Amino acid sequence: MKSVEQHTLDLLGLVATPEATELDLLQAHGTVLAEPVTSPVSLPGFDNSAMDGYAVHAADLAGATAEAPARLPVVADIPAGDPEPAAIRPGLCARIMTGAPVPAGADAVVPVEWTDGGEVEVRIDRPTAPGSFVRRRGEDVSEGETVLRAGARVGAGEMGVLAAVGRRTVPVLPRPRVVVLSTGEELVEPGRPLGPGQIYESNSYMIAAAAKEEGCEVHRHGFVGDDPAEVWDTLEGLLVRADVVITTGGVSMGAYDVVKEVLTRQGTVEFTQVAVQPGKPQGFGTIGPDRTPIITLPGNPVSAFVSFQLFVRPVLRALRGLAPDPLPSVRARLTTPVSSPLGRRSYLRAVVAGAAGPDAVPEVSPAVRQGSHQLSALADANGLLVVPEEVTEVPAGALAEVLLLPGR
Ligand SMILES: Nc1nc2c(c(=O)[nH]1)N[C@H]1C(S)=C(S)[C@@H](COP(=O)(O)OP(=O)(O)OC[C@H]3O[C@@H](n4cnc5c(N)ncnc54)[C@H](O)[C@@H]3O)O[C@H]1N2
Ligand code: MOO
Ligand SMILES: [Mg+2]
Repeated sequence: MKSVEQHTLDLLGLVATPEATELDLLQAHGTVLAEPVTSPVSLPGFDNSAMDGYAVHAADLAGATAEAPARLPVVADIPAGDPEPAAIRPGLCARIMTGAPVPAGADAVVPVEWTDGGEVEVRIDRPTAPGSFVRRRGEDVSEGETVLRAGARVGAGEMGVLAAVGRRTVPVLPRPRVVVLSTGEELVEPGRPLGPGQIYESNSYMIAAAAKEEGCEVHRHGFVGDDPAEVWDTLEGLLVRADVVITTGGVSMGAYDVVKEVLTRQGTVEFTQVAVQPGKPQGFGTIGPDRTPIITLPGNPVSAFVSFQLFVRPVLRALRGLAPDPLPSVRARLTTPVSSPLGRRSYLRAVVAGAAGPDAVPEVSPAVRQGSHQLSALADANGLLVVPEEVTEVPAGALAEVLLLPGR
């Protein structure tokens, strides 16, 4: 059987260098920058007030005290957005609001709390220093400065920076378009009545959600039955929508394992067994005239979920222009013993609970129901407990590696 590492590397071999495109600022959220972004403006763009108060000449306040306050005539009122406030001569001052341009002549701002709030004449009860409460032009970003590097993920903070430097469109690597298709004659759409031998289709919903959580644009096609012609026609019809196709089901040894049957005939998809539990039967390759990458996950729901996290997630990250890193992991202490088949690396759904204190080790509790058909524990799990290939029993109290599931 193939190792988890080798299979991950083989899948990454499917990824071509993503092509950059220019997207509107709002649509760029969650994508990765294709080029560095430089600022065409300085931030702040002009010297402006950090406080609601009075723009003054600092020298006019020398020696001011509560008993002998400085008294200055207020000659102007400067709100934020004032295009060109008149210059302030020595001995005078202007009322000024936060973000308003500091007028020529003035060299400091005094917060209103240090004054009597006068509108015709103001009393100021303490001295100040030049530059006080003035936000200088360019002190955050200077014109021409690089504000975001190529490869940066556009999150909320980056959105703020892009808008603040006036970008309307951004050069990014677009979200990969992922098509999800499940197979199985027994499947029924949730919400419909179930017949004998039938089950609700859950894989396509689960995998579509997981791909969305990885920043992809997902087309969930739903499912098709176990008819080879129907499977092939459906796949062909979906290719125009896909940078990558993910199927679930029909890849094991069964007589009706239709994905394997159909794609083996095409000769461009390889089916293999990976030394992992769950998720042993796997397939990957390309289909169609544009050699669209396809990853065929096993049908057991937990197998599909775990294979997505181990094998598909790095591919989607690479397609987005991110490093194809595996899930982050922690070392945690097992609360109950676990067992695992020899020769396969097990990934057990588990709950990791935070450690108290700086030296405390987190605890990990594996779910009781670990069958690859037993979905229920997916609902609470925030981690996948790893049991190495050569280990069959791990006692309670032992330290183990736990992969942290995204978004939990
Ligand atoms: N003789 C052998 N049988 C099996 C082997 C094996 O090595 N030898 N491997 C087992 C393992 S491990 C797995 S994993 C599964 C993989 O099965 P397939 O990929 O062929 O998937 P199906 O046969 O279509 O379905 C398996 C199972 O999952 C349910 N299923 C499928 N699709 C969905 C869906 N969209 N939503 C919900 N549930 C789904 C399906 O009803 C079956 O119960 O093969 C083992 N067998
Ligand atoms: O490898 Mo299968 O994924 O156990 O159920
Ligand atoms: Mg099967």
